[in-house]
Amino acid sequence: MAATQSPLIIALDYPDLASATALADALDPARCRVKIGKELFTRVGPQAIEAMHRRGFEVFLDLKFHDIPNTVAGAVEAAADQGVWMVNVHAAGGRRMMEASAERLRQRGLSTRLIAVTVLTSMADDELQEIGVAGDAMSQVERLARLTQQSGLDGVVCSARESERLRAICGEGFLKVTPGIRPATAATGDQRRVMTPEAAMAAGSTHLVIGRAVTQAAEPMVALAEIERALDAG
Ligand SMILES: O=c1ccn([C@@H]2O[C@H](COP(=O)(O)O)[C@@H](O)[C@H]2O)c(=O)[nH]1
Repeated sequence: MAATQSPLIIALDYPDLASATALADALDPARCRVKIGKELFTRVGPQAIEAMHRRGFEVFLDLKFHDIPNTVAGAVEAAADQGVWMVNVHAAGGRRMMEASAERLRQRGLSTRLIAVTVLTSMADDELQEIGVAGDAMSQVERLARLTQQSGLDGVVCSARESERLRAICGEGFLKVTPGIRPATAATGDQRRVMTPEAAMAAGSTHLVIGRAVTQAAEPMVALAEIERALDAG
């Protein structure tokens, strides 16, 4: 598997392997990574990972584990044993859960990147209040990013709106993987904290997760080429 320098991660949010491989066959593993999330993995299982590895892609397994420390550490280890490039947990699972997961990878000498979801990009301040979070999204992301870094993980999932702040407090090397990426003309859909690809990179995102703006486009490869052009110009 060739490591790519591209920040792009294409979210393969499909209900079957045929649809996912059809898009993957049009993509170039030298120009992006792919993300396998809950829908595809629940329907297809590890075969989806194997199919992407056979095509030369590095895979982000986005299952957002959130459970007791022993259970999550085991799940993270299982993901890493399948050779994925990146896997994630929910930072809200807490310090001991994150430390146990990071420690498990270290003990086994596994190089899979481990990151934690701070606040879902579909949520804004009003929804956070509803679930009992007193502050705004920015302060909650900041709190969980600090905890994630102290727990020994490689980075976080956040929105690009928080990337600049996290670059300042957690440093350049701490990964800022940002979904909620929308070219100016794309529909926002269920996402609330969005940013354009070029603005996200300028703000300090290290990786951009792009799903429907490409996968649901009339011509996915044209949509992707436009995003790449915007990034090159930026
Ligand atoms: O906070 C988060 C964490 C994960 N995601 C995932 O990223 C993609 C985004 O897809 P779009 O179609 O570009 O909106 C999707 O797989 C989510 O599960 C997220 O959006 N926000």
